[in-house]
Amino acid sequence: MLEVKQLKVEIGKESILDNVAFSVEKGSVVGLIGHNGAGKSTVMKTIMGWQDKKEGTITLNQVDQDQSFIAFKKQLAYIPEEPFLLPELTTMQHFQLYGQSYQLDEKTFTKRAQELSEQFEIADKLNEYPESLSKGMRQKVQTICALLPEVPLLLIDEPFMGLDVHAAHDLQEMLIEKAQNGTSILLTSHQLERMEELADTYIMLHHGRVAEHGVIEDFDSLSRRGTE
Ligand SMILES: Nc1ncnc2c1ncn2[C@@H]1O[C@H](COP(=O)(O)OP(=O)(O)OP(=O)(O)O)[C@@H](O)[C@H]1O
Repeated sequence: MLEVKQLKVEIGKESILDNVAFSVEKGSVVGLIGHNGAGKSTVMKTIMGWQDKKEGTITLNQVDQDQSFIAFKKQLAYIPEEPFLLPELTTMQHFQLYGQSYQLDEKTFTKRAQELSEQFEIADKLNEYPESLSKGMRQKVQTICALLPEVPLLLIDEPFMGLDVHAAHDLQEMLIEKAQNGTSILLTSHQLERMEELADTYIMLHHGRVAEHGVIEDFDSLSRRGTE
């Protein structure tokens, strides 16, 4: 599904990612693990096309990021670590923006926007602007935007940060259900217990390189090293 090969990223003269390679199969959840600054968000941003790569290829269902960027991009959605909302748009207007950019038909859009707003308990905030929302609520708006289009691949950076226990639990259940229905998920989290519950396999980055990878069951002894 997602194939990342020989990925190299430099920012200025600094090497940020070097020879990173991995794949994500259909319906699987892959945990991207590593200490602060290991390069996890950079992997996500590079897949999104927000960060240029120096070398390497990224393909999604055989669509190459460099050759057909729009077709590539339509297949994925990203939940960044920090909510990235526009101050001049209300919650509903953010949903509409995403619905339009993924070309959702109106009926599907209305149904999904309503369902997700209720699931995330922000149905009473649809006409609010980001500045009047709490951080957790902004995170929920961002999360809903990414969940609206039902794309084959979700990239999720620290999905549980800022969410209360109840919302984090609901999101975890939702992601498990999505994966069971065939959505592939690449996620980062420093909450290693959640990662162990959610992921099928892990990739551990260390100073911008893949240090280890394997099935999540083999992850135990890595937990300490991963967060050091
Ligand atoms: N815009 C930038 N300019 C310069 N250096 C950057 C930039 N963005 C990231 N870096 C550097 O790239 C490296 C990887 O950062 P990245 O955000 O990918 O790490 P991370 O694994 O997601 O960390 P965290 O767990 O803290 O979120 C770090 O050394 C960081 O300082």
